[in-house]
Amino acid sequence: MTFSVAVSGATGYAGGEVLRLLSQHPQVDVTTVTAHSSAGTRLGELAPNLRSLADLTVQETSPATLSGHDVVFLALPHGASGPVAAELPEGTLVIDAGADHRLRDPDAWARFYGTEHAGHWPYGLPELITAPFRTGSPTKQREDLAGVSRIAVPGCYPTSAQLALAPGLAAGLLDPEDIVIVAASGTSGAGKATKPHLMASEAMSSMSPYGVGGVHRHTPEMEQGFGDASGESVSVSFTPTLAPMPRGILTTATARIRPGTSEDDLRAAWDAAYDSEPFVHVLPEGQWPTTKSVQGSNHAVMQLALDPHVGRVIVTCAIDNLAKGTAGGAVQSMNIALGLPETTGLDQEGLVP
Ligand SMILES: NC(=O)C1=CN([C@@H]2O[C@H](COP(=O)(O)OP(=O)(O)OC[C@H]3O[C@@H](n4cnc5c(N)ncnc54)[C@H](OP(=O)(O)O)[C@@H]3O)[C@@H](O)[C@H]2O)C=CC1
Ligand SMILES: CC(=O)N[C@@H](CCC(=O)OP(=O)(O)O)C(=O)O
Repeated sequence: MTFSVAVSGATGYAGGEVLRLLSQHPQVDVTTVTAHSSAGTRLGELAPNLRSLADLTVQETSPATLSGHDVVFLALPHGASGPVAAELPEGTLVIDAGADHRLRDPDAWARFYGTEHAGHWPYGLPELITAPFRTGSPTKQREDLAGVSRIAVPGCYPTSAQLALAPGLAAGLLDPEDIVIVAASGTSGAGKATKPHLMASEAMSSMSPYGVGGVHRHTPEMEQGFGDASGESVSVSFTPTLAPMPRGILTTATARIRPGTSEDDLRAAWDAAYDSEPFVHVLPEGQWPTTKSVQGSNHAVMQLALDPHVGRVIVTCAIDNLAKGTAGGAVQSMNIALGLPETTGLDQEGLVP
């Protein structure tokens, strides 16, 4: 069976990556691409890498142009997907790469986004542990994705941070009120629109922090996932930084360990969480993640260590912000919702060097 697909925000970085992955998906036919200022242009003129889709003409984004497809991907600026999604048929699988439907708490949405909350959809991070082990039945997020018709794709930083620490939180090995996340992202994370701090002369050969002091909008998203995994109240200190590379995120996540926790306990929890996962990997001991190794692929790689001097676990996790951090996770979640094998169309290896 082949599913007809429309992709909105098709001329942006996130939409473009969705199209790159879907062009290699054996059970998908992309028939419609939409955007805004570039409507009317042949896709091949704007995205010369997408050769198989070059003859599609970009249409204006509206419920009318997106209706009539089995699957619709929304890769629009924050706040733009809520109103469009509300007009799409119930039976269409709608996958939102933006933030509009990620948060359950309307107050957190209002605090960090300052607009009306569009609602909460099943969260598209299949490997995320969603209940503490002490409840006797640890669950993963993929169980909430089978057969659904709406999916909220996680933010790129929350993807790497939540994958990095959820196993230890679910196992009750970490103090959920003492979590520190510092992450470096490639510049594509900010989208394609020209911004002064992203000009080559500013961003290349330099690293810089931003959103410092608990103000970045991904903080409540991480706290939501960590809260589900631990079953306890959570507080996260998150500091993002911009790195001089086009793609990739390297997240360093640390948390205080509970007394009596050994490095073996930690390693056993992470291995149990990810041993059978096709896209999330704890590297062999002594090997540390690099962003290059996952560039263009849907894989997340991580390594952990116990720092006994301060009683903290240190986990580093690398993903491609546009692949596992957005489009790869979106396609993986689509596969689950449609009842396809989860890895369909996602067998790209990392592009090295
Ligand atoms: N970049 C990343 O790493 C990640 C991005 N995301 C999310 O994906 C979404 C898109 O981000 P990204 O691709 O980076 O952004 P870009 O700026 O690269 O692209 C934005 C896209 O949206 C279109 N667009 C802009 N304004 C409107 C509008 N008013 N109505 C309809 N379409 C519009 C643009 O069309 P046109 O060019 O024709 O004007 C373009 O196709 C955002 O919500 C972002 O948060 C999520 C995870 C990671
Ligand atoms: C480098 C950079 O600017 N990154 C973006 C995150 C991109 C992303 O995942 O976020 P959303 O889908 O939530 O927009 C930022 O910090 O705003």
